[in-house]
Amino acid sequence: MNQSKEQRILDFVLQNAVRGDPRSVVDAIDKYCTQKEWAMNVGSEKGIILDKTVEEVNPSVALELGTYCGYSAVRIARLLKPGARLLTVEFNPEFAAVAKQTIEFAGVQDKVKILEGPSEEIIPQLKKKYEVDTLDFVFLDHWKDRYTPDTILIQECNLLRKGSVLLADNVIIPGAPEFLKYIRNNPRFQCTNYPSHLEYMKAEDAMEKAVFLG
Ligand SMILES: O=C(NC/C=C/[C@H]1O[C@@H](Sc2ccncc2)[C@H](O)[C@@H]1O)c1cc([N+](=O)[O-])cc(O)c1O
Ligand SMILES: [Mg+2]
Repeated sequence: MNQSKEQRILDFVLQNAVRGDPRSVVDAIDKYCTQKEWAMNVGSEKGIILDKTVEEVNPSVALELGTYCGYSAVRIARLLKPGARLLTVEFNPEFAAVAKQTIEFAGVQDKVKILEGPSEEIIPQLKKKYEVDTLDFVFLDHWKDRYTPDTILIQECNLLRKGSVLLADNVIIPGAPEFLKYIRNNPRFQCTNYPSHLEYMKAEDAMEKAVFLG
């Protein structure tokens, strides 16, 4: 049975990155996806915006929607303070299996928990099953038509506190127009747009940051 692209990315990491070195894992994935096969990782340019936002928030509890190969999970986890944790939601078992190995190779597995299943099922379980009080940081990078319903669901589950930060990838390509309309017209969020480029390409993309005002 021939390998998937995600398996080829993982193999490249295992052969080219340094075990226990998250930066080398991130760089290996970026190198592979630049030189060999494009893949939908947030990438190095938007990754810097992600890094800066995570450092600014310095979250104790972070949530990621859309793990994929684990690239952004490694980027986020490497910046977390001792005792802080990242919960990342992935519903495709094959992607989750690749991400698990990527995260373990990077040595950040103690900070990351992969929650397998669709976000709409997982989010309502966060408080009771995963012992979350509130989320300090949420990275949205899953199906773009899920950004709005999941943002609403997160609020309905009382998972945000004054100052919680949402960061959404791809608000230009593939685009999340409905989400932008929702979040920018919602008086409970203070929004900032960060223009950038689509990972590994010249096309323009952007990230949107939304701070919950309580
Ligand atoms: O489509 C994109 N991302 C969708 C990501 C989806 C990821 O999240 C789950 S879906 C899920 C996970 C959890 N709960 C429910 C659904 C999928 O299994 C995948 O791992 C995308 C596309 C482009 N592009 O240029 O085409 C660029 C990007 O940066 C992108 O993020
Ligand atoms: Mg993306």
